[in-house]
Amino acid sequence: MLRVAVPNKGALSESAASILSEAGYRRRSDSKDLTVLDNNNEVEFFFLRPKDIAIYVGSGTLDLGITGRDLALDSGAPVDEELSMGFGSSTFRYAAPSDQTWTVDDLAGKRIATSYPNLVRADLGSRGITADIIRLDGAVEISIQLGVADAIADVVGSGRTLRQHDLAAFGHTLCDSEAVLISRTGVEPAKHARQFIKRIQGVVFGQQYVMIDYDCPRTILEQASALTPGLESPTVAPMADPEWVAVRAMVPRKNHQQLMDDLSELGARAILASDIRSCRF
Ligand SMILES: Nc1ncnc2c1ncn2[C@@H]1O[C@H](COP(=O)(O)OP(=O)(O)OP(=O)(O)O)[C@@H](O)[C@H]1O
Ligand SMILES: O=P(O)(O)OC[C@H]1O[C@H](OP(=O)(O)OP(=O)(O)O)[C@H](O)[C@@H]1O
Ligand SMILES: [Mg+2]
Repeated sequence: MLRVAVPNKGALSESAASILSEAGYRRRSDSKDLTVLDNNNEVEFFFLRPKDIAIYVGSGTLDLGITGRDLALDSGAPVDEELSMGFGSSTFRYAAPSDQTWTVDDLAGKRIATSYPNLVRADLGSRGITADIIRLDGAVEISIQLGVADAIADVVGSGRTLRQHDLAAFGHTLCDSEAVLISRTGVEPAKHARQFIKRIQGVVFGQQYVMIDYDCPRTILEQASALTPGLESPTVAPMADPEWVAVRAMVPRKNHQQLMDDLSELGARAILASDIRSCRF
């Protein structure tokens, strides 16, 4: 039985659950369930706090886990990334009241509130900066106005929370994060774990592409193929009308509407985009 950790709540849990479900694994029936046994696929899922997941995987208690790169880094647990999962992207930044200009050197001797103390300590240490780290569990953006900190180091998604509290990020990015599938460092995933990783990869990769189908006059096939090169090369099939061919290719989801406009402009017709639910390469 493969043992896999999944975020039980928070920013990563819903997307993680829907990818697992799309990959054919059993969903939990209640959001309070802490385990789900998927006998058909011989996988047991453990629904844990995302912050704790790298600790379980790094200790070898669980085989694989889904967590945030920033959380895995802060845990210090010995884990490797098997796969970037394409959601939960954020940056980890220093921030302080926006009415002053801050540099990272200004943090020396200041109080910095964060839920990621190890990440911050390591970063300051590497720059030779000594500061007082105040460890908070969440809602870190409010700590300055409540008087317990001078600056913060926190996750920035849209940036809305910083703006709402009149804060501005400054300095370098400590971590470019997203949801990742992790395994224990130095342990080559066994056959069953590799199959699991491939299934998840199939869904994640599929979500980043769409399938484009279109009818193409032979006269513009070369230009149209250049726009839709596919992974290897586009599939070109004959049509009843010898002047036309049918073309099919995977294209990146990003900007695919612009690509469809360009194909249409070129003279392609009946241009269709469809979702790819899963794939293998
Ligand atoms: N607003 C956001 N946008 C994108 N990713 C985010 C956002 N907030 C958190 N994350 C990512 O989600 C992970 C943390 O998840 P979450 O916030 O659910 O955990 P937590 O803060 O420990 O729990 P909780 O918020 O329930 O106390 C991190 O990897 C973080 O980068
Ligand atoms: O840039 P934004 O899109 O505004 O998102 C960033 C906020 O989202 C997360 O908080 P979360 O909702 O997880 O609450 P928490 O602070 O209690 O962890 C994070 O810790 C920031 O506070
Ligand atoms: Mg949070």
